Amino acid sequence: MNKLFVIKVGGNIIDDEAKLKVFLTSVASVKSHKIVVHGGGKIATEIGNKLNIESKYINGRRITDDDTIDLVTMVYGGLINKKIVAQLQSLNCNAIGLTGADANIIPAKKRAVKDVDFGWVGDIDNSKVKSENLKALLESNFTPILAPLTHDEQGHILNTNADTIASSIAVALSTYYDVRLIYCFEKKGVLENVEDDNSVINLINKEKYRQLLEEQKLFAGILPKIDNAFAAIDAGVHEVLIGDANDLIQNTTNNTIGTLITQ
Ligand SMILES: Nc1ncnc2c1ncn2[C@@H]1O[C@H](COP(=O)(O)OP(=O)(O)O)[C@@H](O)[C@H]1O
Ligand SMILES: CC(=O)N[C@@H](CCC(=O)OP(=O)(O)O)C(=O)O
Repeated sequence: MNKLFVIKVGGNIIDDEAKLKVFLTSVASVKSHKIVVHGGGKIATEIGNKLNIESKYINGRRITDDDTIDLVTMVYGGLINKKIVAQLQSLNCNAIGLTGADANIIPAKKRAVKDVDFGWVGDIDNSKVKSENLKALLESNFTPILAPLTHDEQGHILNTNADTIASSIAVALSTYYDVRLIYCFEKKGVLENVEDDNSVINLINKEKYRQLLEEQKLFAGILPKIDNAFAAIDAGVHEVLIGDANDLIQNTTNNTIGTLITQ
């Protein structure tokens, strides 16, 4: 099986011009097949503030009302996606920018209202992901750049967390490729002490995860990231790494740095 890197990058890197440049230069230098999934929640919040669209999150998911879905469609599917594509093109990487609606890559279901109405938020059934369409692009030597948007097959765009999209894509493409999923962010990995970059935990299995939760060493965005990492591993993805966007090149070799997630 050929190697495929599914690389997720979040808002803290995208929002920093210098860090984004370093990251995209690394992406362009990866010789194997690769897909980039980007977030950008932080930027949507900043632009929303300027437009008087308030951002509300519950359990790490944005409440996405009518104005908000228009906002995130513009920011994720337009501004961020196309900036990344243009920069990769300047680095001789043949990037093609997509949402989950393009080529029907990620059909999703609008989240049912239980205690909370999340609005236009989409949940993915991994078996419905059109991995064969992504494979066709990869085999034509395109590098797909995916925005965190899906669709409901009834004409509506849905907002879906970028870590979840990366996990679902990695699972779906594991049928065809030996997949390494890499979550890139601004820290050296999952840390024993979030203030200390020298406290990287090299390996997290479910036992260690339970222990870290008990010790209350994990909070905020790292929690759904680790949950998505385990979901990928449990569904057959070969390797999942959480590491620094600056260390991407090294993390596409066997000599990885950061945190490896195992069963
Ligand atoms: N133990 C930990 N190790 C690393 N990061 C942690 C830890 N606990 C909490 N975090 C927080 O999780 C954040 C990463 O999640 P998030 O901001 O959602 O990233 P992204 O936007 O890149 O997906 C870090 O910036 C950090 O503040
Ligand atoms: C439903 C939901 O919460 N979607 C996310 C999608 C963006 C994202 O995941 O961005 P980061 O990776 O930068 O956090 C949001 O709108 O914030």
